[in-house]
This record gives sequence, C-alpha cells and structure tokens, in this order.
Amino acid sequence: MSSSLADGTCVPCKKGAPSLAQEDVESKLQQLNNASRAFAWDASPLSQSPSQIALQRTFKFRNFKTALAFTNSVGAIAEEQKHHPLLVLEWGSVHVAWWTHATGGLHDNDFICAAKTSQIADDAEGIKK
Ligand SMILES: C[C@H](O)[C@H](O)[C@H]1CNC2=NC(N)=NC(=O)C2=N1
Repeated sequence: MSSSLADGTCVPCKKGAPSLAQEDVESKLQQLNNASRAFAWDASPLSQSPSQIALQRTFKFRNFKTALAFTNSVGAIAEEQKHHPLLVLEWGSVHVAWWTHATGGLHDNDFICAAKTSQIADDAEGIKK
C-alpha cells in the first residue's frame, strides 16, 4: 500500500530551519498512521534525550535474523534519503526513531522516512503484526 508520504523524497535540512508546528505534526501523524496497515507511530520524547520529540515505533520480529534484515533495510532508506534514524536492534525487535538533528525537531523528512519504514515493515519477513 503506497501513501503519498512514502512516495516523498527528503530534502537537505539547514541547521536552524524551523520545525513543524504542533498542528502540522498532528495532521501528518494522522496521515502517516492512516497509510500503514498495521503500524502506528507516535510522536514522543526520546528516552535518550527527553527534550527531543521523535516519531517512534517498535517493530516485533520472530527472531534476531529477521530483525537484523529489517534494520538493514531501514538503513538503506536512510542512506538513500540522507536522513538517519536512531535504530535499536535486539533479538526479536527493532525500535526506530526519526527526528531532524539540524532543527532539533520534527520535519517533513521524518514523516517521509517513517512512511517508507512502515511500507517495508508491511512486507518484512518474520515481522509480528
Ligand atoms: C551532512 C548530512 O547529510 C547531514 O548531517 C544529515 C545526515 N542525516 C541526518 N539525519 C537526521 N535525522 N537529521 C539530520 O539533520 C541529518 N542531517
């Protein structure tokens, strides 16, 4: 299932560029979660630095091997889009967090990459829905 967010392309983000306003975050989060068959994201503080809001989701897998493969797929998206997530890989799960370092907030790039992450999760081997 493709969504207009997932078809987007990230843009270079200048340091100090404005972050999305709260009402934009809320409407884009709705769009993001409507597009995904099974995976809802939330916009919440990073446990590693609570002042930073990020789009976050933990994906559960059957084992470590399939979780690692998914991690590498998300990494490939990050390299392609030049926009990078926090990825925490454990046996059976991958936690993904998207935010924009340059602005210290959320940007369209984060929603594009989260949507692309949901798209690969929809068909990932070993994922638990
Ligand atoms: C030079 C390089 O492209 C920039 O530092 C990119 C790298 N990846 C990035 N990823 C994220 N999430 N935010 C950024 O601001 C960012 N900037």
